Amino acid sequence: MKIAVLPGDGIGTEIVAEAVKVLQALDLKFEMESALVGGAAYDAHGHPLPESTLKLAKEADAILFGAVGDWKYDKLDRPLRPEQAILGLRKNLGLFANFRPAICYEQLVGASSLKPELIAGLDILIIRELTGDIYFGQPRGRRVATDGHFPGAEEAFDTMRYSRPEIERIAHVAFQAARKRSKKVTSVDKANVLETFQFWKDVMTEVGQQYPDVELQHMYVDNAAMQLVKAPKAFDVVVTGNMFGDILSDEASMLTGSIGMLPSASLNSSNQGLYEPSHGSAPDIAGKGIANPLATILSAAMMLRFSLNQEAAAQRIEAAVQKVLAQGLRTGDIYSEGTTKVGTAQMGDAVVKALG
Ligand SMILES: NC(=O)c1ccc[n+]([C@@H]2O[C@H](COP(=O)([O-])OP(=O)(O)OC[C@H]3O[C@@H](n4cnc5c(N)ncnc54)[C@H](O)[C@@H]3O)[C@@H](O)[C@H]2O)c1
Ligand SMILES: CC(C)[C@H](C(=O)O)[C@@H](O)C(=O)O
Ligand SMILES: [Mg+2]
Repeated sequence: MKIAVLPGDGIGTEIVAEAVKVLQALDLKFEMESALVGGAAYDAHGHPLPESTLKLAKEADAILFGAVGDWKYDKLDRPLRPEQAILGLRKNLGLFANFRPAICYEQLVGASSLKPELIAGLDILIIRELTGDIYFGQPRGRRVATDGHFPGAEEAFDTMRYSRPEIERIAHVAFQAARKRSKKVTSVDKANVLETFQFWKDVMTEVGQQYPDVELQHMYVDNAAMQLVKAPKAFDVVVTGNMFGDILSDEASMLTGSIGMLPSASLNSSNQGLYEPSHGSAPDIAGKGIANPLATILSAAMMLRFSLNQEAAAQRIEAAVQKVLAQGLRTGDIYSEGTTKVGTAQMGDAVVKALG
């Protein structure tokens, strides 16, 4: 078993170091190999996703990814920007199914900006389609408008699109996930305005007929954004497109206390997976040793479960995370009065110790 370790930029290197520490402490037999990705790879090799990094990722059984990006690269041509590395990995490996579980651990009920009763016991699963939508649709670009409100003016455009097979396969992922949970799927769309999402809704409904035991609810994305903070526990599995899933998962992260708590798994059809926290490289706190490594450590647990067939080890990590939270240890993002503030490495060390 081989794990490709791609720390990336900013806090990516700090949080991945802690997840690696935890994986090594498990004493399982897998090989880990690291490579540069994102801005770090651009600086060293002139490209955010060098051939050698892509090759390592393709050959690995699983990929542990940190985060990419920094404001200093924002002026580069788009194909050279760090974010293209993660988009390129998702596309090249066909990682279409993105699982972003938002679980509010008992000990963190007070860390959320929402009232405790709204989020206590929260456990929802956002399933985000990850290789289609406006993120990858062509054509896109800039040009001089020949029509619209301002003919002759400069304009920019992107293309939102989904094909039937793309919607069908993510629908099956969602219904099958719901079967193992409370048998309820909320499909989030914008069918009242966008043809792409009317099609999404139609195909979801069709696939749903193959799962009569699962309740399917449709919701417009604007309403979903509101309901997520009004009554988050009314959701169980949420399935949506690439862009809406990006936005709603960041929103859902605050239900758990912090974006530093939200792990993710991105799987392809052969269960090869990329595992990364849902957050970014956090340039505002990078290099300070204060980032929360738990989303990355929990992503490593998802990796053991989904790609490496090590359920017991995954549960050991999850139990260790709960234990350190119960001990009152908190990084700054989840700190509240009466708890103990720790840095990134101290949190990683505590999880290792709690593995027992
Ligand atoms: N998958 C990825 O690699 C990924 C994901 C999102 C954003 N990005 C990139 O990251 C850069 C920064 O983007 P952004 O600021 O919009 O989003 P971000 O997620 O990096 O940060 C948003 C806020 O959350 C905080 N935060 C994030 N992770 C944290 C953690 N583990 N512990 C404590 N606090 C944490 C940050 O300090 C910041 O205040 C951009 O270049 C963006 O493109 C990359
Ligand atoms: C960095 C960016 C390309 C990425 C996305 O938009 O998918 C990030 O926000 C995420 O959520 O993983
Ligand atoms: Mg995002």
